[in-house]
Amino acid sequence: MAEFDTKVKGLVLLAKKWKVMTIFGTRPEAVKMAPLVLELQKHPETIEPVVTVTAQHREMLDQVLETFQIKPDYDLNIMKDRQTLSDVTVRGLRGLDEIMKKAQPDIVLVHGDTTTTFVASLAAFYNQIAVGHVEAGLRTHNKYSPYPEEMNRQLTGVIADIHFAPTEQSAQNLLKEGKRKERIFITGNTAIDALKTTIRQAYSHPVLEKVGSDRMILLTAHRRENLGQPMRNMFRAIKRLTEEHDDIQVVYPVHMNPAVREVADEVLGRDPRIHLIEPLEVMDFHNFAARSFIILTDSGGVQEEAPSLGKPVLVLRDTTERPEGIEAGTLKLAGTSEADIYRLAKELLTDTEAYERMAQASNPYGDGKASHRIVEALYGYLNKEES
Ligand SMILES: CC(=O)N[C@H]1[C@@H](OP(=O)(O)OP(=O)(O)OC[C@H]2O[C@@H](n3ccc(=O)[nH]c3=O)[C@H](O)[C@@H]2O)O[C@H](CO)[C@@H](O)[C@@H]1O
Repeated sequence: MAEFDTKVKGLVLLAKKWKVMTIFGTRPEAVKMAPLVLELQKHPETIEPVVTVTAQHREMLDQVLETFQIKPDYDLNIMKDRQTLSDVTVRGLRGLDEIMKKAQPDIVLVHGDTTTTFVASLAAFYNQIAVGHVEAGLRTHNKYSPYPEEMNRQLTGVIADIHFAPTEQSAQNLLKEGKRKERIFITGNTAIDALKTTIRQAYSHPVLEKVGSDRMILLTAHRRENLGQPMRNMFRAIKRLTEEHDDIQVVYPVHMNPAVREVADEVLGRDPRIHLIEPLEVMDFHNFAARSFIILTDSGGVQEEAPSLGKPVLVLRDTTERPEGIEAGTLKLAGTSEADIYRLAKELLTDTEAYERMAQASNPYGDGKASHRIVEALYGYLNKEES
């Protein structure tokens, strides 16, 4: 009798098609979820992928959707000018709750640490839907840095049923918090999956033509906790370096946040060797990064991408949740003081050995097959839950 039951259940399992809803809202989540959405679409007989975007960022999200040709099934379009975190939380939670009631997915997949990540997990919990967390287990253990991301990732970790950790260290962080070992999978970072599809051998862009044979410093800076004086310090250091070296040019795709734009214009505007440009489409950004000399950034994703391109990165923050890159020697924490950023960048511009050490360090963020591993682990989890 028992055997018969199992067989019947087995038949049901074969026929089951899992509704898997990915939810994201910002550019960095989209870049790293796009390869996973494309991977989920490869299994139409067993997976029904549903894509929901909150559009916490509008233009920058749409750029990524277009690059990867992803059409969302649901679009909350919650972005408003000068939105607060509470605005995003309230609008996101209400909208996602309605979508989940209507679509009734078997599992929701969220990414990283944005406010969308947290509210999507909470909405799923309220609807008793399982949550899978992609890029799980990153921690600074400082709840205000990065703000609000560290809190978002910790809260999401509490709600999630299955954790896709990009590295061994992130998996260890989850174990230390008491998450069950059999629910943690080390997959590598999907950022590398995305890079594999965007880098072109032959590539040109009008801004790169202006840079010509000069060495390019690629800059990105936008973190909330860096707004104001820290950002002014970073920009002053960069301005000083450009004044002292006539063979470098700076390319800065300026984030859409008006508070970032004001300081960038004030300190870096009006210098012909500093190019303040609109945010680049992800394909362009990756190809700029591949052609840069060094990268200065407070971004999380860029810290993961640069090592596989062999580019030294100075991290414009006091902490990072990506210690693997520091240990591998490809990233250095430069902080946000003008003197430190100037000193470390100057070293890379003038000391070939120091430069080569960083450029040749190994990439700890994976082999570009993270999405495939996530889908495999997902099948294992869903089938086990069903049986
Ligand atoms: C410090 C931190 O906590 N950062 C988090 C933040 O994103 P993060 O700090 O990575 O956010 P960014 O806005 O810097 O986005 C980075 C991504 O945008 C791309 N890019 C950058 C500039 C540009 O002009 N065009 C462009 O396409 C980069 O290639 C990269 O893939 O949310 C992500 C998603 O939850 C998390 O993975 C990160 O951990």
